[in-house]
Amino acid sequence: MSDFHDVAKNGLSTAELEAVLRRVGTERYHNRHPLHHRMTSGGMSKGELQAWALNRYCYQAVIPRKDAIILARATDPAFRAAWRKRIEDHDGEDGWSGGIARWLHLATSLGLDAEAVKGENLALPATRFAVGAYFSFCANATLLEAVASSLTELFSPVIIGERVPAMLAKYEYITEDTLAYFSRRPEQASRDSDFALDYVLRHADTPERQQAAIDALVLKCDILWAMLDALQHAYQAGNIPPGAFRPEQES
Ligand SMILES: O=C(O)c1cc(C(=O)O)c2c(n1)C(=O)C(=O)c1cc(C(=O)O)[nH]c1-2
Repeated sequence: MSDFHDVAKNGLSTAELEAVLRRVGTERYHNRHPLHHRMTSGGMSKGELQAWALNRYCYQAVIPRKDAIILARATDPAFRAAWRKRIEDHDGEDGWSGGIARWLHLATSLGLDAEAVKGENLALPATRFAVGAYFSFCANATLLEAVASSLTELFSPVIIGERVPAMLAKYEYITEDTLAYFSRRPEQASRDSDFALDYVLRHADTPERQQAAIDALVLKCDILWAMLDALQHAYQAGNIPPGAFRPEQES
């Protein structure tokens, strides 16, 4: 395991910076989390999968909001024209024909009530804190850091490629329709992460900015990791916080 602290102190070439950013994903992305492995090995109960979908809705819901903050902070019209596609992907034409609606479909296909999911108040406290941290980071860090924090999307096609076939194979109540959300994501994520990576490599032009970009990506991996830690603690180890979603029955 690498220590990413101070890795850019002597300055990195563009190729070296890209290699470090990709190494962050190899070592710290949430496809290394034990919950992901349990999910793909078929070991999660339906209640746990419901909890995952319900909590992850909070993340989905904040994404177009953090992208709108990034949009507002960008002074370059060409940057804004590219970045606004992310909001369109999630909100669709009318708010409910994009990725958020498709995530809601995933959650309701698992048996959850749409209003309960949309309300977000049954999510774990740690989920809400993690999602809030992502939003605040994008609002308060530099634009370069906010863009760099989106670079986990470089790795999301990998986790989606692991998750979708395994879920279809291991859980008899999960169908392609349940997981329709994921069918568009790899293509969208590649388009978005190519753009974001190019931006980061061009704008991280001092050792300090390079380190800031690397730290932002590490922080984002930590946010995704913390969300899975919280789910595991609550629903595998049985420490559901008061007020949080409780599965009706284990199967
Ligand atoms: O399925 C996943 O594990 C996963 C991970 C991530 C990510 O790495 O942040 C995103 C998504 N999905 C996703 O669907 C998505 O729209 C998305 C947007 C962003 C972002 O930070 O802007 N990450 C992700």
